[in-house]
Amino acid sequence: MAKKQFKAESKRLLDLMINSIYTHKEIFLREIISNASDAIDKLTYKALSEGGAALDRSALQITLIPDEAARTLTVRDNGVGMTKEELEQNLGTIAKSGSLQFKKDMAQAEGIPESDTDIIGQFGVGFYSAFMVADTVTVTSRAWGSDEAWRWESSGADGYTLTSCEKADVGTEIVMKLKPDADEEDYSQYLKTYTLERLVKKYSDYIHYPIKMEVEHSHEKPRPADAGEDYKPEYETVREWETLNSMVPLWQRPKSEVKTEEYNDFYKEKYGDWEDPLSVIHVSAEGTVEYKAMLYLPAHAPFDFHSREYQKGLQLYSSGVLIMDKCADLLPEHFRFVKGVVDSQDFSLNISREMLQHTRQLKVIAANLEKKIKGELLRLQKDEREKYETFWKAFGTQIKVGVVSDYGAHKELLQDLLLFWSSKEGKLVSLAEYQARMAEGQEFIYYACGEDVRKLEKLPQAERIRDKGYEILYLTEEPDQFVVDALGAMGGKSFKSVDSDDALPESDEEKAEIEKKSQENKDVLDFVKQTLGDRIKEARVSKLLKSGAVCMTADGPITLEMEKYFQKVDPENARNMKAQRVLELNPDSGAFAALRDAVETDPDKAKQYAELLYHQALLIAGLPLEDPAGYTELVCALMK
Ligand SMILES: Nc1ncnc2c1ncn2[C@@H]1O[C@H](COP(=O)(O)OP(=O)(O)OP(=O)(O)O)[C@@H](O)[C@H]1O
Repeated sequence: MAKKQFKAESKRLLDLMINSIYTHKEIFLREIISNASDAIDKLTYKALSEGGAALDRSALQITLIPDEAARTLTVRDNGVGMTKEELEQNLGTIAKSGSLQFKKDMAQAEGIPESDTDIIGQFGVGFYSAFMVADTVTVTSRAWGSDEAWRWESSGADGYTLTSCEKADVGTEIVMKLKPDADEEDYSQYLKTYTLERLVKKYSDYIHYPIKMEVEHSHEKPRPADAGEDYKPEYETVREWETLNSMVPLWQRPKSEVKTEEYNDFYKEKYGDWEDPLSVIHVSAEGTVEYKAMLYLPAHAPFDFHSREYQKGLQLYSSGVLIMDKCADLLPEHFRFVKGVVDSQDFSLNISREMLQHTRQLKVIAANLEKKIKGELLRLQKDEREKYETFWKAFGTQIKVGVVSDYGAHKELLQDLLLFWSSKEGKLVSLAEYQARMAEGQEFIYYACGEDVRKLEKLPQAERIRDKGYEILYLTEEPDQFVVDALGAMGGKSFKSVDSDDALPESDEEKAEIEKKSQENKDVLDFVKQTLGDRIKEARVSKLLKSGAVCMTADGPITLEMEKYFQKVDPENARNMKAQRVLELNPDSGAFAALRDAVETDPDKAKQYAELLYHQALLIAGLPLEDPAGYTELVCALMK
């Protein structure tokens, strides 16, 4: 039988396993059992959703069979099984969820040293971990709904064989032929029932199907009726099937009895993450709808989070039976990063997906969970700021998008979770923190939009506001402008861009002063407008600038930041989404004096100056120059 070759990355992982010097090889059992449990979950799920013969739930189980003579450990399940194609696909290639490249990339991104043993240590490595302890692995499987059975066998990285075989029942059997003992490694221990019992208790206790093994027990023989005074009890050894795990899922246990480590191990195992979650929300709700929920806030976005492949949702169980793998209706879009399970006996096992969506219970649970998630996030924000900032870095954009989406329907809920960079504190602050610090007489919540904090700190139009001692929020992400627009106001104070005309209240004298300067410089302003034509709506004397000579602002509903955003996401149609630009000039600046002189004495030069100031304003605003080469020529010409 010709050997088939593994796909390249599978071969690498396999090599890693075979040559592993990793000290926790025992985790292979956890991985194999976890796959078996998933397979039974899938079967119950399929039986529910696809109908067919009724499933005998009481028979669902995982069996361990150690055989010291043959030196094999067998793990058997009566789960969904695999077809020939699935055997090839799933075991010949690394499953998508466990892509080695991804794990490596993330390891590098997170600065985790990328030595092979570390990779094994950090991640759930799945099926191939069997090769840490076994020379040969044989998988015999019959898929649900199929009469055929297939055997997949491999003795290592040189390939695998796939042959047709007989198997009476649906499910999978994995036979691991253990490696010979070596000085540093005792593989025979995995044939001992007490080691296996210990490992199941340690890693797989919560698996909600029985993990059974035949165990030897010593029993006292019945006392014979004629036993005399000097009778000594006699013992016999009997072999009995025993369930090794308590089967109580973690979420069914009281919170006080679950250790953080258990929560974290469950998370990492179940969701294939190498990093502990930031937080666990364990809910046991009683009342109109009774349910248990265990939700996790991940510390980083999964690799496919921003792709179409990512599906939000929580696993939904009814009395320990999985009825839906990713129940999207349990999580609002803005909390789509949350992972976890919900278990409620209020759902019928046979409920269809469509029916489920409309049940009142589901809506009640979803609404409660939304509150719990928000509550936990606020708690982190208040008590564990570092963790919250980690969360914010990973999922802040999601929250911002949540504020803006559905016409701002969720803004009340989400606004407390927002963080923005503070000009005063030099760090991220919440809006509540900003408001608590607002100065006497400060009417607005000030913000400035731009590419990055360093540039915003130098923004000429922010100078006057900073001088007043007012804090400015620096908004550097794409959705930010839309977020403040959607919020409009908070706690009775509206948001105000530092480059708004009315950013600072003016006294009558100040108003009169600006009016006077505008009149005095009317000819210069008209000249600039004429020179720049349609590129600007107006040239005006600035109320915003203090020491700077020029800046660009916008009139009308579209701000410069919005223009930039549209340009980026939809350049085709962005032409219609242009802000009406206003060139603001500071008549007290040296540059303006030079312009004024030139208007009077050398109009050609004045035109060049007007162009120069316009381009500078574009640069400061982070807007693209329409004609960079022309601008460079202009600067060179003026230097002559
Ligand atoms: N006992 C089993 N019954 C049915 N299918 C199985 C069984 N064991 C493994 N598989 C299939 O093989 C695939 C690969 O398993 P593997 O453990 O390598 O990866 P995974 O479980 O998908 O991901 P990870 O372990 O990284 O979370 C599984 O996704 C599953 O489809």
